[in-house]
Amino acid sequence: MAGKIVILTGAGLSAESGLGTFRDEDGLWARHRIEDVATPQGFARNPQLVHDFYNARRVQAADASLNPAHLALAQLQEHWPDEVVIVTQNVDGLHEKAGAQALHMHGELSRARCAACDATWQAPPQMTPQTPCPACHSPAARPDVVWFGEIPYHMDQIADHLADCSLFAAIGTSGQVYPAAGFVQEARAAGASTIEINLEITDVSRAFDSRRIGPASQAVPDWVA
Ligand SMILES: CC(C)NC(=O)[C@H](Cc1c[nH]c2ccccc12)NC(=O)[C@H](CCCC/N=C(/NCCC(=O)O)S[C@H]1O[C@H](COP(=O)(O)OP(=O)(O)OC[C@H]2O[C@@H](n3cnc4c(N)ncnc43)[C@H](O)[C@@H]2O)[C@@H](O)[C@H]1O)NC(=O)OCc1ccccc1
Repeated sequence: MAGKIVILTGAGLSAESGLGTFRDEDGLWARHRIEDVATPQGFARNPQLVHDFYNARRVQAADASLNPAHLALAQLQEHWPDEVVIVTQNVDGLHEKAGAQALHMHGELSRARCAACDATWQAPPQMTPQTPCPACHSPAARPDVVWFGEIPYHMDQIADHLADCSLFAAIGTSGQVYPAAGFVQEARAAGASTIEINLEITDVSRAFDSRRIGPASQAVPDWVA
């Protein structure tokens, strides 16, 4: 197979696993202000509020079950291990639970990071503003997720994969958060063909050559087959 397949996933991939998306009417952002729970400024203002937000999501994600879309992508990657690259905006561990490897550009709920010394470690289920860093022992633990205004992870690796991809797919993402929403343009610039898989048309649909409209649990296995 010539060239890489780069697959970008978003909250819609895990929606049928019971994990709320961000922008649906009862989504995460309907119940929480981004400024309060997903920015460094919000964390500085009220770390307990932010820990409560991520502690709840960490428990939910740990209890969430895989859906056929996670399994289909894991099988595709198992078949073409050197070609299939999964880049996820999701902080849940469902790709790994399905046996796949994914580049977590926005971090992982299962990891913690020290706001003082940048050490990272496996997050305990519940974190508080007193949770100590195992490296510098300062009470500066935060969820190891990328907040708004922070630089996403693995950007160089992702740019290399996009520059060398022949097929780019975006699954279950609304295309409203950058730089992820701009990856389709980078892939097109590299000559890749592009497909969007989503329940509905999104803000970036016109950037894609083709699309499959439907729930990921059906549309992804059909696309992979
Ligand atoms: C709001 C937006 C306008 N703001 C931004 O994009 C900002 C600012 C910005 C930067 N560049 C810009 C350019 C223009 C405008 C603004 C900006 N970006 C940043 O701050 C980023 C950091 C952004 C990361 C923030 N952290 C998250 N998450 C971690 C925490 C957490 O999870 O709590 S973002 C978070 O929200 C986003 C949610 O989007 P989706 O996953 O798409 O979910 P959503 O609910 O929106 O949509 C769900 C979709 O699924 C579909 N769906 C639902 N059910 C199903 C189903 N069953 N099947 C199929 N599809 C389904 C729905 O139809 C829908 O389309 C994800 O990225 C998710 O990770 N940092 C940065 O730019 O640094 C500099 C830089 C950049 C490049 C290189 C160097 C430096």
